[in-house]
Amino acid sequence: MPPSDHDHSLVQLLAGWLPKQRWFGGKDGPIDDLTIDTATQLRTGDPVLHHLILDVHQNGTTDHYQLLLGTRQHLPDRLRPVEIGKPTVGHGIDGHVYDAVHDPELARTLLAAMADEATVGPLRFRRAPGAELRTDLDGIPISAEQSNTSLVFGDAYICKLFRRLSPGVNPDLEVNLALARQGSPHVPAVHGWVEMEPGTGDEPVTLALLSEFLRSASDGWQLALTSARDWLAQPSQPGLAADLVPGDAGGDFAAEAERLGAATAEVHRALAAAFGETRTRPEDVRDTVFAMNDQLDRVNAAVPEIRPHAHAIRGAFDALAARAEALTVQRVHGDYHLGQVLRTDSGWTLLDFEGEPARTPAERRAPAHPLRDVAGMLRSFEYAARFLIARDADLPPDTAEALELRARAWAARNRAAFRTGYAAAGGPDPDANAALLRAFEFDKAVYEVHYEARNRPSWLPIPLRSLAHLAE
Ligand SMILES: Nc1ncnc2c1ncn2[C@@H]1O[C@H](COP(=O)(O)OP(=O)(O)O)[C@@H](O)[C@H]1O
Ligand SMILES: O=P(O)(O)O[C@H]1O[C@H](CO)[C@@H](O[C@H]2O[C@H](CO)[C@@H](O)[C@H](O)[C@H]2O)[C@H](O)[C@H]1O
Repeated sequence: MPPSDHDHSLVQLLAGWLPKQRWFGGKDGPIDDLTIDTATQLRTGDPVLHHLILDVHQNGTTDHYQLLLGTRQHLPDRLRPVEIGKPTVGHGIDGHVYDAVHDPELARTLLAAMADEATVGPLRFRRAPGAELRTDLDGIPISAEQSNTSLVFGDAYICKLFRRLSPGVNPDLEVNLALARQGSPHVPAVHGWVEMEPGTGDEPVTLALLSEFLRSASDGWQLALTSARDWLAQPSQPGLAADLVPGDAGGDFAAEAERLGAATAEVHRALAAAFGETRTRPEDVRDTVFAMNDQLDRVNAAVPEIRPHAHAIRGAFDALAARAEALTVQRVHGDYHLGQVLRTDSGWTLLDFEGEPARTPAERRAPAHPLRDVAGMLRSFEYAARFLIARDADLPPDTAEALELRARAWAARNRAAFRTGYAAAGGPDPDANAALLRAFEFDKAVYEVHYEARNRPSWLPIPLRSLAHLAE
């Protein structure tokens, strides 16, 4: 429904704007219809801050998205790049409408409302027990590759606005609070949250989470990329059996990878203590494998590039099915990768316990084997190793082949270090559960192929290349 020259209703403008947003999850197909579910004014005057929940109808399903819109009668130049339009029919919202997360003056409203524990219309702003909130800080959106939108306030807080809303308490809030209660040192402190008043008998829907901002932390993905870049740039050493001697390359990441493995096992233990663990029946493995094959079928139909690898992938799933055994399952991270971990002065911190954005809320909460997370992180080492080379289609074949060998060596070294750290800290030994781990890795790679084809097509060669390697 793109807006025409004559029709500038707010709904039409939003329908044109939404699919261009990084966090919009419905890029697979057109928007069939869009309606405003709730509209709440969080700040009056000029500028005005509006909170909207949109019902987006696509392909027979309805998703709910949260927006913060600003309106001003005169738009300053600095906000022009984030203008959505000037609706002629605005459903009570008029003036220049823009994406309010880019307006620090409006973002402050959120902090003030959490400090006051305000209730505005159906929105409840909550302060974590014992938290003292500063309200004098401007909020600036971060420019991360994200499924949501996060605003950093000064260097004190980070507020994540969940974009596609799921019923009930968001697992990120739920798990962060639970791990804090366990005394885990591997999660940032929760300072507050925003929720939507529930209907009778329902749980409140979490809209935003305010956490401690870890100002001196480095992103695991960036750290790993720096190391991989150094490794790939090393001059080759003719005459040596191995192209590179481990540790000779600058910026070796293996010690960090090992510490990350240990932190992961510690968080898994804390999750098991907080949410419990259960033993599955041996035949339940078949359901897991069924779900893996089902995802593969769907991705196979949607992304033809995966088809050459389908046979090897099914082989790994069959090998798991053949070993029907009871598994101990528990709450896990669910979408674990290097972009979800931060290295602080005191160690690794884990973020974003929401699970994979495309899964249903029930799937995200479902207990799983902890090696699922291990597989996720192992895949991430594959990504970091190939990020600098896989997207460059112009590399001469010789160079591409030589770099692929280097990438493999970097990934192998860091994957091994991570597994060692994980097992040494008491996690189920990845090497003793090779069939399970391999099936989980393939399953994650299938998910990634679909994720990249939908969201970042230029990244698609990364999971495809590593699939080719995994399948060998
Ligand atoms: N507490 C924090 N301190 C510092 N940076 C953070 C914090 N939480 C998140 N970030 C940064 O924001 C990015 C996105 O956060 P994340 O929770 O993964 O959002 P999303 O669910 O949208 O992917 C992270 O990769 C990290 O760089
Ligand atoms: O962090 P999110 O919860 O939004 O997770 C989604 O996006 C991730 C990318 O931002 C995606 O992760 C994939 O790309 C990473 C590099 O950007 C890589 O390290 C991961 O291994 C790879 O899976 C994630 O799969 C997706 O759910």
